[in-house]
Amino acid sequence: MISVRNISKKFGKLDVLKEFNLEFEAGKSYALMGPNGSGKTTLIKIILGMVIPNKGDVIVQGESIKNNFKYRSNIGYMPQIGRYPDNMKIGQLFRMMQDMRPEIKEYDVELMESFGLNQMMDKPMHTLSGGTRQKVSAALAFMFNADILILDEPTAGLDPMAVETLKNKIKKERDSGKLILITSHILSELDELTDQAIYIFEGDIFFNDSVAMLKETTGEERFTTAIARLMEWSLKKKQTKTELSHV
Ligand SMILES: Nc1ncnc2c1ncn2[C@@H]1O[C@H](COP(=O)(O)OP(=O)(O)OP(=O)(O)O)[C@@H](O)[C@H]1O
Repeated sequence: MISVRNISKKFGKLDVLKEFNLEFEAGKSYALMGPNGSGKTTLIKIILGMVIPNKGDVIVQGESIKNNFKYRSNIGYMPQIGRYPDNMKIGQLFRMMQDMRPEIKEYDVELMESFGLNQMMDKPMHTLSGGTRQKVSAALAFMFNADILILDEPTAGLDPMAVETLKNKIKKERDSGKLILITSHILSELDELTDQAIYIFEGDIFFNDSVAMLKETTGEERFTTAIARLMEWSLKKKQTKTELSHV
């Protein structure tokens, strides 16, 4: 459904992504993990066409994203920080987004309703709490029934009940055949949601395999401990490289 082919991205001298090759399939959920600044958001933004790579291409549903903007209508995106016009009311924002997609006649309002946003349509965006803004972003990402959902730190700032609601929605959409790509630092949450774990470290893909293989490789039964093991290994590898470079 999405092929990331030989993608490299530099910011100045910093090699953020070095020749990345990844395949994302329908009906599966992928957790994109790695330390702060490891390039998760950059990769997501490249897939969304918001950052242009130095090298490589991304193929979404059979088409290259180069000089192509139509593919975006099949991706629901929840940004890490949603930025919206301050004075716009929630209801106006939803209507504006719907007006921008006139080809879509049926909306998925399940999250909007479960989060109670339909009860606060007259609230201006600048008066909303951080968590409520996150709920608006989540409701918008799912509203257009896109085949692909890209969620950047989706549960950050949400209360436990909202987290459960969002997790159930993610599982439901994945099971109905959608492709889900999530980044999060909250590993316990990813545990239930992830089919495939991708761990990025210092510009490279350090691990990319099924959760079963992750557990087998690390010898750890719990997802969170298995990821902690990967982190340890990646840091050790770096230390060894540094030591060797001084020999
Ligand atoms: N527009 C930009 N200009 C310069 N450097 C950038 C830009 N965007 C990102 N970077 C740098 O690229 C690196 C990767 O950033 P990115 O936001 O992709 O990381 P991340 O893995 O999503 O981090 P986090 O876990 O903190 O969200 C960081 O060092 C960041 O400072």
